[in-house]
Amino acid sequence: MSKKGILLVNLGTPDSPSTADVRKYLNEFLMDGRVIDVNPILRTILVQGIITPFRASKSAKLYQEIWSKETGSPLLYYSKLQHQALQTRLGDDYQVELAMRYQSPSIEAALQRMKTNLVSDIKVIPLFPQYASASTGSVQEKVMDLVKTWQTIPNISFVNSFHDDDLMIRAFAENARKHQPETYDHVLFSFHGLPQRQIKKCDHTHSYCLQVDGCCDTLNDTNKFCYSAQSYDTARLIAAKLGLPRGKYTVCFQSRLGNDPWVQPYTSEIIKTLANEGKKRLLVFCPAFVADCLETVYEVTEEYGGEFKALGGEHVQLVESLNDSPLFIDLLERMARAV
Ligand SMILES: C=CC1=C(C)c2cc3[nH]c(cc4nc(cc5[nH]c(cc1n2)c(C)c5CCC(=O)O)C(CCC(=O)O)=C4C)c(C)c3C=C
Ligand SMILES: [Fe+2]
Ligand SMILES: [Fe+2]
Repeated sequence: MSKKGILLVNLGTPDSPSTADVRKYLNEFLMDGRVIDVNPILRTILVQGIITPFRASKSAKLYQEIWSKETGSPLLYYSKLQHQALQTRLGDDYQVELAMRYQSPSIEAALQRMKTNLVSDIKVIPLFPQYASASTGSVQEKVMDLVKTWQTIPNISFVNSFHDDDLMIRAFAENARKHQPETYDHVLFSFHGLPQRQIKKCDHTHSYCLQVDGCCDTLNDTNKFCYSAQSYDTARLIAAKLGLPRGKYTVCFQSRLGNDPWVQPYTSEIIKTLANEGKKRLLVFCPAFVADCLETVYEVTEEYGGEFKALGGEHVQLVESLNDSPLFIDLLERMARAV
Protein backbone atom coordinates (compact mmCIF):
# COMPACT_ATOMS: atom_id res chain seq x y z
CA MET A 1 0.00 0.00 0.00
CA SER A 2 1.30 3.49 -0.77
CA LYS A 3 2.41 5.74 2.05
CA LYS A 4 0.44 8.75 3.26
CA GLY A 5 2.14 12.04 2.49
CA ILE A 6 2.63 14.89 4.94
CA LEU A 7 4.05 18.14 3.61
CA LEU A 8 5.32 20.60 6.22
CA VAL A 9 5.81 24.09 4.78
CA ASN A 10 7.36 27.10 6.46
CA LEU A 11 8.02 30.51 4.96
CA GLY A 12 11.59 30.25 3.73
CA THR A 13 14.93 31.82 4.31
CA PRO A 14 17.87 32.80 2.07
CA ASP A 15 20.28 30.06 0.95
CA SER A 16 23.12 32.00 2.58
CA PRO A 17 23.44 35.37 4.33
CA SER A 18 25.21 36.92 1.32
CA THR A 19 23.60 40.03 -0.16
CA ALA A 20 23.09 38.19 -3.48
CA ASP A 21 21.18 35.32 -1.83
CA VAL A 22 19.16 37.64 0.39
CA ARG A 23 18.24 39.68 -2.71
CA LYS A 24 17.10 36.50 -4.49
CA TYR A 25 15.04 35.50 -1.44
CA LEU A 26 13.43 38.91 -0.99
CA ASN A 27 12.59 39.12 -4.69
CA GLU A 28 10.82 35.76 -4.71
CA PHE A 29 9.04 36.46 -1.39
CA LEU A 30 7.92 40.00 -2.08
CA MET A 31 6.91 39.39 -5.71
CA ASP A 32 4.22 37.04 -4.35
CA GLY A 33 0.89 38.75 -5.04
CA ARG A 34 -0.44 37.60 -1.67
CA VAL A 35 2.45 39.35 0.14
CA ILE A 36 2.64 42.65 -1.74
CA ASP A 37 -1.00 42.66 -2.80
CA VAL A 38 -1.00 45.46 -5.36
CA ASN A 39 -1.24 45.22 -9.15
CA PRO A 40 1.69 43.38 -10.80
CA ILE A 41 3.21 46.49 -12.45
CA LEU A 42 3.23 48.50 -9.23
CA ARG A 43 4.51 45.42 -7.33
CA THR A 44 7.44 45.03 -9.74
CA ILE A 45 8.34 48.73 -9.42
CA LEU A 46 8.03 48.63 -5.62
CA VAL A 47 9.88 45.37 -5.05
CA GLN A 48 12.54 45.33 -7.74
CA GLY A 49 12.99 49.10 -8.02
CA ILE A 50 12.72 50.21 -4.39
CA ILE A 51 12.39 47.64 -1.58
CA THR A 52 14.85 44.92 -2.56
CA PRO A 53 17.71 47.18 -3.75
CA PHE A 54 17.56 49.12 -0.48
CA ARG A 55 16.80 46.22 1.83
CA ALA A 56 19.00 43.40 0.55
CA SER A 57 22.31 44.50 2.05
CA LYS A 58 20.65 45.70 5.28
CA SER A 59 18.82 42.38 5.71
CA ALA A 60 21.96 40.42 4.75
CA LYS A 61 23.77 42.01 7.71
CA LEU A 62 20.97 40.87 10.02
CA TYR A 63 21.07 37.35 8.61
CA GLN A 64 24.85 37.30 9.14
CA GLU A 65 24.17 38.00 12.85
CA ILE A 66 21.94 34.96 13.29
CA TRP A 67 23.61 32.56 10.83
CA SER A 68 25.45 29.65 12.46
CA LYS A 69 28.55 28.21 10.78
CA GLU A 70 27.40 24.68 11.67
CA THR A 71 23.65 24.87 11.28
CA GLY A 72 22.94 27.85 8.99
CA SER A 73 19.62 29.68 9.24
CA PRO A 74 17.72 29.00 12.50
CA LEU A 75 14.39 28.77 10.63
CA LEU A 76 15.63 25.98 8.38
CA TYR A 77 17.56 24.26 11.17
CA TYR A 78 14.53 24.01 13.49
CA SER A 79 12.23 23.10 10.60
CA LYS A 80 14.53 20.15 9.80
CA LEU A 81 14.38 19.02 13.44
CA GLN A 82 10.57 19.18 13.32
CA HIS A 83 10.58 17.21 10.07
CA GLN A 84 12.83 14.45 11.46
CA ALA A 85 10.91 14.23 14.74
CA LEU A 86 7.58 13.92 12.93
CA GLN A 87 8.89 11.26 10.52
CA THR A 88 10.16 9.25 13.52
CA ARG A 89 6.79 9.53 15.26
CA LEU A 90 4.76 8.54 12.21
CA GLY A 91 6.98 5.68 11.04
CA ASP A 92 7.10 3.91 7.69
CA ASP A 93 3.42 4.29 6.78
CA TYR A 94 4.04 7.99 6.15
CA GLN A 95 6.34 9.99 3.88
CA VAL A 96 7.01 13.32 5.60
CA GLU A 97 8.49 16.08 3.45
CA LEU A 98 9.71 19.53 4.45
CA ALA A 99 9.53 22.49 2.10
CA MET A 100 9.78 26.25 2.20
CA ARG A 101 7.35 28.54 0.37
CA TYR A 102 10.30 30.57 -0.91
CA GLN A 103 13.76 29.35 -1.87
CA SER A 104 14.79 25.91 -0.71
CA PRO A 105 13.93 23.11 -0.13
CA SER A 106 11.18 23.72 -2.66
CA ILE A 107 7.53 22.66 -2.56
CA GLU A 108 7.87 21.48 -6.15
CA ALA A 109 10.66 18.99 -5.35
CA ALA A 110 8.79 17.70 -2.26
CA LEU A 111 5.59 17.10 -4.26
CA GLN A 112 7.62 15.45 -7.01
CA ARG A 113 9.13 12.97 -4.51
CA MET A 114 5.64 12.07 -3.31
CA LYS A 115 4.43 11.68 -6.89
CA THR A 116 7.35 9.36 -7.70
CA ASN A 117 6.47 7.22 -4.67
CA LEU A 118 2.80 7.07 -5.76
CA VAL A 119 1.60 8.85 -2.61
CA SER A 120 -2.13 9.24 -3.16
CA ASP A 121 -3.13 11.14 0.01
CA ILE A 122 -1.27 14.33 0.85
CA LYS A 123 -1.86 16.52 3.87
CA VAL A 124 -0.28 19.95 3.68
CA ILE A 125 0.55 21.58 7.02
CA PRO A 126 1.56 25.24 6.60
CA LEU A 127 3.59 25.98 9.72
CA PHE A 128 1.71 29.16 10.64
CA PRO A 129 -0.60 29.01 13.68
CA GLN A 130 -2.74 31.97 12.55
CA TYR A 131 -4.23 32.09 9.04
CA ALA A 132 -3.05 34.89 6.74
CA SER A 133 -3.40 35.08 2.99
CA ALA A 134 0.28 36.15 2.86
CA SER A 135 1.47 32.98 4.62
CA THR A 136 -0.99 30.05 4.79
CA GLY A 137 -2.96 31.23 1.75
CA SER A 138 0.20 31.56 -0.29
CA VAL A 139 1.30 28.00 0.55
CA GLN A 140 -2.15 26.68 -0.38
CA GLU A 141 -2.10 28.56 -3.69
CA LYS A 142 1.41 27.36 -4.55
CA VAL A 143 0.57 23.69 -3.89
CA MET A 144 -2.63 23.91 -5.95
CA ASP A 145 -0.77 25.69 -8.73
CA LEU A 146 1.79 22.87 -8.92
CA VAL A 147 -0.60 19.91 -8.77
CA LYS A 148 -3.04 21.41 -11.27
CA THR A 149 -0.75 20.22 -14.09
CA TRP A 150 -0.74 16.59 -12.90
CA GLN A 151 -2.83 14.13 -14.90
CA THR A 152 -4.05 12.53 -11.66
CA ILE A 153 -4.53 14.97 -8.84
CA PRO A 154 -4.17 13.11 -5.51
CA ASN A 155 -6.35 13.54 -2.43
CA ILE A 156 -4.99 16.76 -0.97
CA SER A 157 -6.06 18.41 2.26
CA PHE A 158 -4.78 21.52 4.00
CA VAL A 159 -4.52 22.53 7.63
CA ASN A 160 -5.88 26.06 7.71
CA SER A 161 -4.78 27.28 11.14
CA PHE A 162 -4.13 25.99 14.64
CA HIS A 163 -4.11 29.25 16.57
CA ASP A 164 -6.20 27.89 19.46
CA ASP A 165 -4.91 24.35 19.66
CA ASP A 166 -4.38 23.33 23.27
CA LEU A 167 -1.12 21.48 22.52
CA MET A 168 0.35 24.62 20.96
CA ILE A 169 -0.91 26.81 23.82
CA ARG A 170 0.56 24.38 26.36
CA ALA A 171 3.86 24.22 24.45
CA PHE A 172 4.28 28.02 24.57
CA ALA A 173 3.19 28.15 28.23
CA GLU A 174 5.67 25.43 29.14
CA ASN A 175 8.53 27.30 27.42
CA ALA A 176 7.57 30.44 29.34
CA ARG A 177 7.47 28.72 32.71
CA LYS A 178 11.23 28.09 32.42
CA HIS A 179 11.62 31.88 32.70
CA GLN A 180 9.27 32.30 35.70
CA PRO A 181 6.81 34.77 34.12
CA GLU A 182 5.84 36.12 37.57
CA THR A 183 9.31 37.68 37.87
CA TYR A 184 8.69 40.01 34.88
CA ASP A 185 7.05 43.45 35.01
CA HIS A 186 5.10 42.87 31.81
CA VAL A 187 4.52 40.27 29.11
CA LEU A 188 4.29 40.97 25.36
CA PHE A 189 2.65 38.79 22.75
CA SER A 190 4.43 40.16 19.69
CA PHE A 191 3.02 38.78 16.43
CA HIS A 192 4.42 39.30 12.95
CA GLY A 193 2.66 42.32 11.44
CA LEU A 194 0.40 42.51 8.40
CA PRO A 195 -0.78 45.51 6.36
CA GLN A 196 -4.19 46.74 7.61
CA ARG A 197 -5.40 46.46 4.00
CA GLN A 198 -4.94 42.68 4.16
CA ILE A 199 -6.83 42.44 7.45
CA LYS A 200 -9.74 44.36 5.94
CA LYS A 201 -9.71 42.27 2.76
CA CYS A 202 -10.29 39.02 4.69
CA ASP A 203 -13.61 40.39 5.98
CA HIS A 204 -16.23 39.56 3.34
CA THR A 205 -18.72 41.99 4.94
CA HIS A 206 -16.22 44.89 4.60
CA SER A 207 -17.77 46.41 7.72
CA TYR A 208 -16.33 44.57 10.70
CA CYS A 209 -12.53 43.96 10.80
CA LEU A 210 -10.76 47.20 11.80
CA GLN A 211 -14.11 49.02 11.38
CA VAL A 212 -15.76 48.11 14.68
CA ASP A 213 -14.19 48.85 18.08
CA GLY A 214 -13.01 45.65 19.74
CA CYS A 215 -13.36 43.66 16.49
CA CYS A 216 -10.69 41.20 17.68
CA ASP A 217 -12.11 40.70 21.19
CA THR A 218 -13.99 37.57 20.19
CA LEU A 219 -13.94 35.18 17.26
CA ASN A 220 -17.15 34.94 15.24
CA ASP A 221 -18.29 33.92 11.76
CA THR A 222 -17.07 37.21 10.25
CA ASN A 223 -13.56 37.31 11.69
CA LYS A 224 -12.76 33.63 12.16
CA PHE A 225 -10.09 33.79 9.43
CA CYS A 226 -8.78 37.20 10.49
CA TYR A 227 -5.07 37.02 11.32
CA SER A 228 -5.39 39.73 13.95
CA ALA A 229 -8.44 38.19 15.66
CA GLN A 230 -6.77 34.75 15.68
CA SER A 231 -3.61 36.34 17.13
CA TYR A 232 -5.58 37.91 20.00
CA ASP A 233 -7.22 34.55 20.60
CA THR A 234 -3.81 32.79 20.82
CA ALA A 235 -2.56 35.44 23.26
CA ARG A 236 -5.68 35.20 25.46
CA LEU A 237 -5.35 31.41 25.63
CA ILE A 238 -1.62 31.43 26.54
CA ALA A 239 -2.26 34.17 29.12
CA ALA A 240 -5.12 32.14 30.63
CA LYS A 241 -2.94 29.02 30.74
CA LEU A 242 -0.30 30.98 32.69
CA GLY A 243 -2.85 32.81 34.85
CA LEU A 244 -1.69 36.23 33.60
CA PRO A 245 -4.18 38.97 34.52
CA ARG A 246 -5.42 41.24 31.65
CA GLY A 247 -3.33 44.25 32.74
CA LYS A 248 -0.12 42.23 32.84
CA TYR A 249 0.16 41.62 29.09
CA THR A 250 -0.12 43.42 25.76
CA VAL A 251 -0.71 42.10 22.24
CA CYS A 252 1.38 43.89 19.60
CA PHE A 253 2.70 43.47 16.05
CA GLN A 254 6.28 43.67 14.76
CA SER A 255 8.21 43.98 11.45
CA ARG A 256 6.50 46.66 9.36
CA LEU A 257 7.53 47.12 5.75
CA GLY A 258 6.78 50.22 3.67
CA ASN A 259 4.66 53.27 4.44
CA ASP A 260 1.16 51.81 4.49
CA PRO A 261 -0.46 51.36 7.91
CA TRP A 262 0.06 47.91 9.41
CA VAL A 263 -1.98 46.30 12.15
CA GLN A 264 -1.41 48.07 15.47
CA PRO A 265 -0.19 48.56 18.15
CA TYR A 266 3.39 48.30 16.91
CA THR A 267 5.76 46.40 19.20
CA SER A 268 8.36 49.20 19.00
CA GLU A 269 5.79 51.73 20.33
CA ILE A 270 4.70 49.44 23.15
CA ILE A 271 8.34 48.92 24.15
CA LYS A 272 8.75 52.72 24.39
CA THR A 273 5.56 53.15 26.43
CA LEU A 274 6.54 50.38 28.86
CA ALA A 275 10.07 51.81 29.32
CA ASN A 276 8.55 55.26 29.96
CA GLU A 277 6.24 53.74 32.57
CA GLY A 278 9.36 52.49 34.38
CA LYS A 279 8.99 48.79 33.52
CA LYS A 280 12.36 47.05 33.76
CA ARG A 281 11.90 43.42 32.72
CA LEU A 282 9.85 42.19 29.76
CA LEU A 283 9.00 38.65 28.74
CA VAL A 284 8.19 38.40 25.02
CA PHE A 285 6.31 35.64 23.21
CA CYS A 286 6.28 35.47 19.39
CA PRO A 287 3.39 33.04 18.82
CA ALA A 288 3.10 33.64 15.07
CA PHE A 289 6.20 31.49 14.61
CA VAL A 290 6.65 27.82 15.40
CA ALA A 291 10.43 28.02 14.93
CA ASP A 292 12.97 30.58 16.03
CA CYS A 293 14.01 32.78 13.11
CA LEU A 294 15.28 36.23 12.24
CA GLU A 295 12.12 37.81 13.66
CA THR A 296 12.57 36.24 17.08
CA VAL A 297 16.31 35.78 17.56
CA TYR A 298 17.36 39.12 16.10
CA GLU A 299 14.39 41.44 16.11
CA VAL A 300 13.16 40.75 19.63
CA THR A 301 16.35 40.02 21.49
CA GLU A 302 18.75 42.43 19.76
CA GLU A 303 16.60 45.17 18.28
CA TYR A 304 13.79 45.54 20.83
CA GLY A 305 16.14 44.51 23.67
CA GLY A 306 18.54 47.31 22.65
CA GLU A 307 15.74 49.90 22.31
CA PHE A 308 14.30 48.98 25.70
CA LYS A 309 17.66 49.25 27.45
CA ALA A 310 18.43 52.59 25.77
CA LEU A 311 15.20 53.89 27.34
CA GLY A 312 16.07 52.69 30.85
CA GLY A 313 14.78 49.11 30.72
CA GLU A 314 16.92 46.27 32.00
CA HIS A 315 16.07 43.04 30.22
CA VAL A 316 13.98 41.68 27.36
CA GLN A 317 13.63 37.90 27.51
CA LEU A 318 12.38 36.01 24.45
CA VAL A 319 10.28 32.91 25.13
CA GLU A 320 11.90 30.45 22.76
CA SER A 321 9.72 29.18 19.95
CA LEU A 322 8.23 25.70 19.74
CA ASN A 323 11.10 24.31 17.64
CA ASP A 324 11.20 20.53 18.33
CA SER A 325 9.51 20.64 21.74
CA PRO A 326 7.69 17.33 22.38
CA LEU A 327 4.29 19.02 22.79
CA PHE A 328 4.61 20.65 19.38
CA ILE A 329 5.62 17.35 17.78
CA ASP A 330 2.55 15.85 19.51
CA LEU A 331 0.47 18.50 17.75
CA LEU A 332 2.09 17.86 14.36
CA GLU A 333 1.50 14.14 14.82
CA ARG A 334 -2.14 14.70 15.72
CA MET A 335 -2.71 16.97 12.70
CA ALA A 336 -0.92 14.47 10.44
CA ARG A 337 -3.00 11.49 11.62
CA ALA A 338 -6.37 13.30 11.67
CA VAL A 339 -8.66 12.17 8.88
C1 LIG B 1 3.89 34.37 10.58
C2 LIG B 1 3.74 34.36 9.30
C3 LIG B 1 4.19 35.46 8.43
C4 LIG B 1 3.41 36.40 7.81
C5 LIG B 1 1.91 36.53 7.86
C6 LIG B 1 4.29 37.27 7.11
C7 LIG B 1 3.91 38.37 6.35
C8 LIG B 1 4.76 39.29 5.76
N1 LIG B 1 6.12 39.36 5.88
C9 LIG B 1 6.63 40.41 5.15
C10 LIG B 1 7.97 40.80 5.02
C11 LIG B 1 9.08 40.12 5.55
N2 LIG B 1 9.05 39.07 6.44
C12 LIG B 1 10.34 38.62 6.65
C13 LIG B 1 10.74 37.56 7.43
C14 LIG B 1 9.88 36.58 7.94
N3 LIG B 1 8.50 36.55 7.87
C15 LIG B 1 8.02 35.40 8.44
C16 LIG B 1 6.68 35.01 8.58
C17 LIG B 1 5.57 35.74 8.11
N4 LIG B 1 5.57 36.84 7.29
C18 LIG B 1 9.17 34.66 8.90
C19 LIG B 1 9.11 33.31 9.58
C20 LIG B 1 10.32 35.40 8.61
C21 LIG B 1 11.76 35.04 8.97
C22 LIG B 1 12.49 34.29 7.91
C23 LIG B 1 13.89 33.86 8.33
O1 LIG B 1 14.69 33.62 7.41
O2 LIG B 1 14.22 33.76 9.50
C24 LIG B 1 11.24 39.43 5.88
C25 LIG B 1 12.75 39.18 5.72
C26 LIG B 1 13.59 39.74 6.76
C27 LIG B 1 13.78 41.20 6.60
O3 LIG B 1 14.30 41.65 5.60
O4 LIG B 1 13.32 41.93 7.50
C28 LIG B 1 10.47 40.39 5.20
C29 LIG B 1 10.95 41.44 4.25
C30 LIG B 1 5.50 41.01 4.51
C31 LIG B 1 5.60 42.21 3.58
C32 LIG B 1 4.36 40.33 4.91
C33 LIG B 1 2.92 40.52 4.56
C34 LIG B 1 2.41 41.39 3.80
FE1 LIG C 1 7.31 38.13 7.12
FE1 LIG D 1 -10.31 41.38 12.49
